[in-house]
Amino acid sequence: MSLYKVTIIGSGNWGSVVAKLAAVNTLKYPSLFDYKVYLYVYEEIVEGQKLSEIINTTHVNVKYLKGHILPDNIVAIPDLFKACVGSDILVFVLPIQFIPNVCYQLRYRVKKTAIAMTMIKGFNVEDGRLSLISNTIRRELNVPCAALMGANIAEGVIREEFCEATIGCNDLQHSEIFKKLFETKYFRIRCVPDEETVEMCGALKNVIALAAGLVDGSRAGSQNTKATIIRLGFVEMIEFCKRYFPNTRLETFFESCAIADLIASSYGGRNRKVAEYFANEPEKTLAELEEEMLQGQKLQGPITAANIYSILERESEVEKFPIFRAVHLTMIKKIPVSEFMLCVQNHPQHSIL
Ligand SMILES: NC(=O)c1ccc[n+]([C@@H]2O[C@H](COP(=O)([O-])OP(=O)(O)OC[C@H]3O[C@@H](n4cnc5c(N)ncnc54)[C@H](O)[C@@H]3O)[C@@H](O)[C@H]2O)c1
Ligand SMILES: O=P(O)(O)OC[C@H](O)CO
Repeated sequence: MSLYKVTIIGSGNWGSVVAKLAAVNTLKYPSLFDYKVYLYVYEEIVEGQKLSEIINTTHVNVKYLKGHILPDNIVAIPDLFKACVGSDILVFVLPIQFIPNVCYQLRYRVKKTAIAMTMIKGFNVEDGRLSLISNTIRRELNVPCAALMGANIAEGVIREEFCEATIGCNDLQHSEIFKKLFETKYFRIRCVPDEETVEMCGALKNVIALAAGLVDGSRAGSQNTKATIIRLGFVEMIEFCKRYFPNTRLETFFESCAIADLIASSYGGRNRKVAEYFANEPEKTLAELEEEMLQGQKLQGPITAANIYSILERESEVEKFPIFRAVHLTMIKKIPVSEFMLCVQNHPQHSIL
């Protein structure tokens, strides 16, 4: 049997960590994987040098993951097609903003037998309807696509702190391959046959993390308030999944991709952090704060909040999801941060006896 060739598409904060996980395991399973892990790097000049060359010579992603040495079997490639040609496993770890263009470039150009995975936390709206990133990948590349999501803040995983992740994959054989590719003793994986819910949870929790940041920044309440927002947000995540994916399995919400990621992100993620500052800096736009605070890394929560709002508005369902609604309207400055809490105090949950 020929060895699986692996390409990681995206070399940002998480993409770099994921490349490390894969590079450790391709060495661990030499009869299964080609030991080299190919990393597509969107080329940038950093202090006069090409980022791909810096990664290949120093093994440090100086722009997106400073201070951590990556395994030297990672090969950075700035040409998307060259990075993916002949690959058997394609792992998409780019900010959602760039996925349409990347998929378009790869159209009809990947191995027919390849399998894909998305680690992107977001979804798109196409013709007014919700469209999963995995669907875009399946449609454009004509390959199956699973999802890996979890309470996985990149800084903790690169330091090898213990955590879990969830693979949503309806094909048992593919699940086994993906688990071997990413699992380590500090990064434990559970596989569930509920691809859509796993992917949706990764997207939706970012909106609740923004809400948590708004509570922190506006000092609208204590830990009690924040815990309440997280709980109500969790309920909205479940209701939203049930509405748009009727086959969603309730047990998936107890996996790392849902409850654990919601907690991790509401305390430690970038969406929370930027929303906290946003609440305190009324004269600055979200884009300015994102650039200043993240220096090239991208927020996924505001795009998802806007997408959720447009879907719900089209179906006159906005009022049933007060946190999703209030986050979007606050982040686009349609309502002042001071009104955020008022919007969520009248939650449908409280009209149930
Ligand atoms: N960072 C985390 O802790 C973390 C953890 C789990 C999942 N995720 C998810 O993984 C996905 C990727 O996040 P990340 O943290 O790796 O990225 P990031 O936020 O660090 O974003 C930077 C990435 O965008 C790329 N980029 C910039 N301009 C580009 C362009 N014009 N075309 C193509 N690429 C371009 C950069 O090369 C880099 O790979 C997101 O959906 C995120 O939610 C992130
Ligand atoms: O830093 P955030 O808010 O993009 O969240 C990062 C990850 O999704 C946490 O699992």
